[in-house]
Amino acid sequence: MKVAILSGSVYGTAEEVARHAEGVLKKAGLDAWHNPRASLEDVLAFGPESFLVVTSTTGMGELPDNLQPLYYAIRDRLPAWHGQPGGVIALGDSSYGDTYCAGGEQVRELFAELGVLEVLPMLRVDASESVTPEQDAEPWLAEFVNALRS
Ligand SMILES: Cc1cc2nc3c(=O)[nH]c(=O)nc-3n(C[C@H](O)[C@H](O)[C@H](O)COP(=O)(O)O)c2cc1C
Repeated sequence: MKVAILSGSVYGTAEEVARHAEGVLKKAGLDAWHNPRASLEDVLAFGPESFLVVTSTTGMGELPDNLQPLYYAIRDRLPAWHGQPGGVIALGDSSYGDTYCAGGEQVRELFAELGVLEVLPMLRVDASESVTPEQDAEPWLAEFVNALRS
């Protein structure tokens, strides 16, 4: 199964988690592909059968600048990904209150518009609690792998 991993990051933490996830998925035998600077054309050329989006939140609940162009390109073009499985890992900080992991929520809304099916509830990684986000994502990633295989 081809899994496109898309990431949005300001300081690099979400990108590290995405890179780690690529390794975990590949080890599990999935054809995972992560390009932190992917354009929509790059993603379409890969021919994804499923999606993992790893994104932090910045500003007052916004997506990082390096994910926004791809996000809006997908929203404008609405590629035919209906029915394909997906999952979201959201990095945030619960001290931001109402906008906690709002970037991840925006990705969930996009999945809903596209008809991409969330196979697991979104994972929230709280910077107030987690000092090892890559490792903390591993149990969720193991479930994600199982969900993609079933
Ligand atoms: C200027 C700034 C604004 C932020 N705004 C939010 C926010 O609105 N909601 C949230 O959950 N986290 C917010 N965060 C926390 C980051 O999302 C969190 O620290 C994350 O782990 C950073 O990941 P990154 O290194 O991939 O950017 C903010 C952090 C900074 C520095």
